[in-house]
Amino acid sequence: MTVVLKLGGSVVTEKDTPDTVDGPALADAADAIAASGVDDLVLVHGGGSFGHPHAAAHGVSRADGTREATAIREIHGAMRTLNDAVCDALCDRGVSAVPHHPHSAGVRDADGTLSLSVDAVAAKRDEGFVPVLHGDVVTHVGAGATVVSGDELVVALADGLDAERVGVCSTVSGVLDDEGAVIPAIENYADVERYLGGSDDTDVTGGMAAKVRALLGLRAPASVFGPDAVGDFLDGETPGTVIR
Ligand SMILES: Nc1ncnc2c1ncn2[C@@H]1O[C@H](COP(=O)(O)OP(=O)(O)OP(=O)(O)O)[C@@H](O)[C@H]1O
Ligand SMILES: C=C(C)CCOP(=O)(O)O
Repeated sequence: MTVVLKLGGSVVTEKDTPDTVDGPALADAADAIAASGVDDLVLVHGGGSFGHPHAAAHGVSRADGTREATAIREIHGAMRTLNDAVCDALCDRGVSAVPHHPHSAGVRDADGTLSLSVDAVAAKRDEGFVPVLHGDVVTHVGAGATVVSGDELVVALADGLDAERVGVCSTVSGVLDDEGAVIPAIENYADVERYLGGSDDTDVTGGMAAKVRALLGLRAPASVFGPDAVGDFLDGETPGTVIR
C-alpha cells in the first residue's frame, strides 16, 4: 500500500527567514516517519523559505515563467539544499531516503498541464528506498520554466503510483472555517471557497486555496493536518480534514 506524504515547506523551514531550515520541526517529522515503520512511502516537501523567496525574486510562479538559466539554477539549487537537509534528517534516523528532483523528471505543456514521469519513483520505492521529491522549477513549453508546487506533485504521484493514502502536513491542524475550527471533510470546492486564502508568508503557489483545489482532483482521499499529527496519519488514522 503506497502512502504519499507531503511535508509543508512552512513546517520544515522557518518561513519568514530566507534559506533557513526549522531544525526542531524537521527532526520531529523525521522521528515520526522513522517510528512509523511505513515502508511503501513516497515523500514530497514544499519550498518554504528556500524555494518561494528565490522564485518571487525572479518573478517566477506556476504561470509566469523565466528563460534565465541563472534564475532556474538558483531556484532549483535552493530546493536541492532543502532536499539535502530533509534526506539527511531521515537517513540519520535509519530511513532509506533518496532524492528525486522534479526539475529533471517533469515538464509542463503549453496549457500548463504537468507531466511527471513516475517510473523511476516507483522503481526506487520497489527497491526499498523512500524517494523524496520537492516543489521545484520545471520546463514549461512556450514559457521557459515555471514553478511546480509540492501539492501538484502529490497529485501526480498519488494517481501515477495508485497510492491508497495521501497526507499533506502543513502548519495548520486542517482546513479551517471562519471561526478557526477544523472542517472535517471537503467534497466540493464551492462549499468551502469562502474560507480559503493564500499563505501568510511569501508563497508563489497559492496557500490553502490552491492546496484544496489540487487535492480535490485526486482519486485517493487526502488528509490535511498539522505537524503533531504526522505519526497518527502514518499509523492509519485520518487527522485534520479529509478531502475526497
Ligand atoms: N481556510 C484555511 N484553513 C487553513 N489554512 C489557511 C486557510 N486559508 C489560508 N490558509 C493559510 O494556508 C497556509 C498553508 O498553506 P502553505 O502553502 O503556506 O503551506 P505549506 O504547504 O505548509 O507550505 P509550502 O507551500 O511552502 O509547502 C497557512 O499559512 C494558512 O494561514
Ligand atoms: C517555490 C518553489 C520552487 C516550490 C514550491 O513548492 P510548494 O511550497 O509545495 O508550493
